[in-house]
Amino acid sequence: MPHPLDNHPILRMNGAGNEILVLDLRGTDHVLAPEEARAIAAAPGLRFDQLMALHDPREAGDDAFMRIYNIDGSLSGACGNGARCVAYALAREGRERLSLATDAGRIETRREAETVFTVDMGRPRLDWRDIPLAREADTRAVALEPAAPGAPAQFSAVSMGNPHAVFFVDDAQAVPLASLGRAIECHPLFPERANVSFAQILSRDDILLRVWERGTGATKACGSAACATLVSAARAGLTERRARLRLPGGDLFIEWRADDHVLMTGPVEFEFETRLTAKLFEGAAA
Ligand SMILES: N[C@H](CCC[C@H](N)C(=O)O)C(=O)O
Repeated sequence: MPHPLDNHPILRMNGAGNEILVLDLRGTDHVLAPEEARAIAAAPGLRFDQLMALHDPREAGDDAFMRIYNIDGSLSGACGNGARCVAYALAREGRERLSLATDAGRIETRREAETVFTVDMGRPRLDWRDIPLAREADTRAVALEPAAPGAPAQFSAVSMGNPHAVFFVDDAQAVPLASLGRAIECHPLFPERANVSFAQILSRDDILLRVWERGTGATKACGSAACATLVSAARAGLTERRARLRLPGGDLFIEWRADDHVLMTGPVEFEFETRLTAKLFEGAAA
């Protein structure tokens, strides 16, 4: 039985080093199953942090509906670096501005330069129910209880359409990211797990950031985490409402505008285009 994605093109890109695949499923009615996303991730050279699947728009005015998959096949409601990669991919169709719908809301992108894009990530969700957290809390300072060995005692919680736990630390590069990140991602406080950020304030407009992503692990950059970190830092009075976020893969510039929208500006890079094969999906349970 031929697979519907046999010989289907797929783009490999990155947003500040965040490894992104863009799979354009517009004009088809195929919805990628989690096991199919995992099968693609296992294919040589196709490992990704997130896979952005584009579908026909559901509402007038939208350019596409977007589904966002982590490498473990789980879905996310937001992916800032991935949205910039989608914007770059669709700019080849002559579109300099995009409206992309996701399950968590709508994001708008615009081109700033050949390989620089800005994404309006929408408003941060700051109520504990919207993160979500398992118990009522002031999201500016949530006690990590039960404590995780070696983890700071409290964090800031923000959703950008996906859950983020932001810890402010003295030395972000000294944090044991894998052990702490894995423990906190699956902490009982997070019914839907969480992306975990360790942020070091360098000045009132400069932050060093390391991220352990839900469903993917340590990545070179995470756009929605950069947004969540800036919002958390500004709420705590540690920074202004705009700052440079320094990540291993590159810098992202985040602004939390007076109208409550969070804007992220950063680079994109096109790596290669290839085609999927039916063989790649053999063994992915139907
Ligand atoms: N790397 C993405 C975030 C992916 C979030 C995903 N790990 C989740 O489950 O929420 C970004 O640039 O925003």
